[in-house]
Amino acid sequence: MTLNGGDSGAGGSRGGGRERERRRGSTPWGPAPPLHRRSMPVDERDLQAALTPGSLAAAAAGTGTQGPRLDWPEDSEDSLSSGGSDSDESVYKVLLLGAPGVGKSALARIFGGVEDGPEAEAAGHTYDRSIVVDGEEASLMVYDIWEQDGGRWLPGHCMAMGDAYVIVYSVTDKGSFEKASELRVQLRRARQTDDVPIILVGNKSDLVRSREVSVDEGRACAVVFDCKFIETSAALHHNVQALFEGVVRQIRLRRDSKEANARRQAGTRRRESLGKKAKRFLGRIVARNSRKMAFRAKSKSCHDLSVL
Ligand SMILES: Nc1nc2c(ncn2[C@@H]2O[C@H](COP(=O)(O)OP(=O)(O)OP(=O)(O)O)[C@@H](O)[C@H]2O)c(=O)[nH]1
Repeated sequence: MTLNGGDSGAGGSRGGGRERERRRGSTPWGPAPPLHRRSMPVDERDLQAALTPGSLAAAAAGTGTQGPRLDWPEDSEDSLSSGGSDSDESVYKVLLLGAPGVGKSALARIFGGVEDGPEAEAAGHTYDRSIVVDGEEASLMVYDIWEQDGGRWLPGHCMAMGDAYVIVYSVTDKGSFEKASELRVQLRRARQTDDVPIILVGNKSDLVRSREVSVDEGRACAVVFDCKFIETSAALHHNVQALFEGVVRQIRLRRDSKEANARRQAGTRRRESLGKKAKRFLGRIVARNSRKMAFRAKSKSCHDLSVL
């Protein structure tokens, strides 16, 4: 498949020449802007390894696997580049989900710094890259494998392996928006006990005239389904960087709050008096009563990817 998928290009080579669904609201992808090459496609064997039952269990346990280490040029200043320290050794697996034609591959390729053309064809469906967010380096493995290669990657695997999920719809395609809600429900079922970050992405925001889903609808959906929300335009490279930085922040926020909770619980258990227990009990009741307020606060913050 090529990013220049107009009507004729939409039936590109990816997926062994399978019939491509008709693209809605797509415009030909313009000449790729100059990109610093920071990523390389991940070898098929790495992908297979990531999908083995052992690694799935590890993913479910939130441990992540170590991806190949890449060498980055040192001249870059943008956060979608590296050259930072080796401090963070974990690789976060990020899965792109969504209906066909919404721009998953386009977003993944921008992340991977893979330009259109033969390089894109060779890139496969997985991109490994280190990015610096808030002064700290993070390695992401972005998987664009949802319903690819004739369903070779089982939905169950995809739902189990991610450290974070990006559910993409096209703002020009109401059907893809409905599909995004379905996927959110499926994901909730598959990962009931895990607090994995999920970001709802309304892509193709550049196609103003053919918009079928408003920003407010997207935001409301994110509030109802308890996830973050952002609109992007892969065509204009708008908000793509903010999206992937947001993914990293959401993963870190959960990690930090989990660690803080564990510390707090360990301390509390050691020296909790009866009075404190009663206080905690009352606190829970108050929390229940203020659910409405929390909902309101959420609707204000769902587009802020730097807070929980
Ligand atoms: N105007 C516009 N077109 C876009 C944008 N993102 C993707 N496209 C176009 O939409 C079409 C589909 O994009 P893909 O990235 O292949 O979508 P996909 O979700 O990976 O599709 P599948 O591989 O079928 O699942 C291509 O023609 C892209 O050039 C965008 O932000 N704006």
